[in-house]
Amino acid sequence: MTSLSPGSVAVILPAAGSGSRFGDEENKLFALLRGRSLWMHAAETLIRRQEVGQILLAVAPCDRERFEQQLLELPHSDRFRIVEGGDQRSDSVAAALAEVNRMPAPATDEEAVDGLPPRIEWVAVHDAARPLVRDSDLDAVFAHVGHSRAAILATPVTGTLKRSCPAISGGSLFESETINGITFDRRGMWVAQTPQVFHLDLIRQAYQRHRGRSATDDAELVERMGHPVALVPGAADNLKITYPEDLLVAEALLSERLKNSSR
Ligand SMILES: Nc1ccn([C@@H]2O[C@H](COP(=O)(O)OP(=O)(O)OP(=O)(O)O)[C@@H](O)[C@H]2O)c(=O)n1
Ligand SMILES: C[C@](O)(CO)[C@H](O)COP(=O)(O)O
Repeated sequence: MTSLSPGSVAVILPAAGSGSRFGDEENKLFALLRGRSLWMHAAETLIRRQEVGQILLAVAPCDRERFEQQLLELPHSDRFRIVEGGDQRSDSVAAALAEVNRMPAPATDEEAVDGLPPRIEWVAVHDAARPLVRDSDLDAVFAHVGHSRAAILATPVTGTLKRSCPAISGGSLFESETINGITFDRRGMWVAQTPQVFHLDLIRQAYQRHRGRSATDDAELVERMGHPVALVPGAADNLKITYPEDLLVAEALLSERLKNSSR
């Protein structure tokens, strides 16, 4: 596995969603997790990585000022850039992608090449709503992408997969149909996480070809080009804060981690 050069990764944090399933008036990314906005946890983990040269936050216009204020509390705040997100997650990612390499990442002496900041070669798209991403998972996905040019974190499906279909019996609204079993072995089923990491040219090409057909993650756009995407097993606790109860789970997980790290 090859390692990525210092400062060669641009992280895109899509943070412009409406959080409708979370149900708060304000952006769910400002919900507090161990006393600070939940988006700041992954942002700090990522900006502290030597591979990461810059972070582009895609935000809604109404949240821009609040993100600008809060990012000043993070290390290397000069390496952050805020762009305006869009209606779909892919629009937010596209807006940030357009700014990669337009933002000269300040380089420390050891990162500068001929006195210039390192050029970005890789893009890691990470949901700002996933606060608990582990350095060990980042090590793994960064190591894989150097070889495959496209790699995502994912976890195996653990339950029985059902599909809802209109009720025949006239009783409930929907009835369930099991989709794993003989025809669909769930051992091959994974749930995609983030970061999803790509060579800059590859993800740019994928987004140039994107004609708006919905895609809930970035890997799907690369797959549509026929380019393989490596699945890298990730920790089950790299959860996305979608519903209010997810925040309670994240709080408990983070408390446990901090307790273990202080032992
Ligand atoms: N137009 C959008 C939609 C989503 N996101 C971001 O993509 C990540 C994953 O999306 P999700 O968890 O679905 O967030 P929301 O779209 O806000 O949630 P919901 O679907 O419940 O409205 C989040 O960090 C969210 O802010 C974004 O940047 N732009
Ligand atoms: C990108 C993603 O995290 C992969 O599982 C997920 O699709 C984003 O959340 P959404 O609810 O689909 O917008």
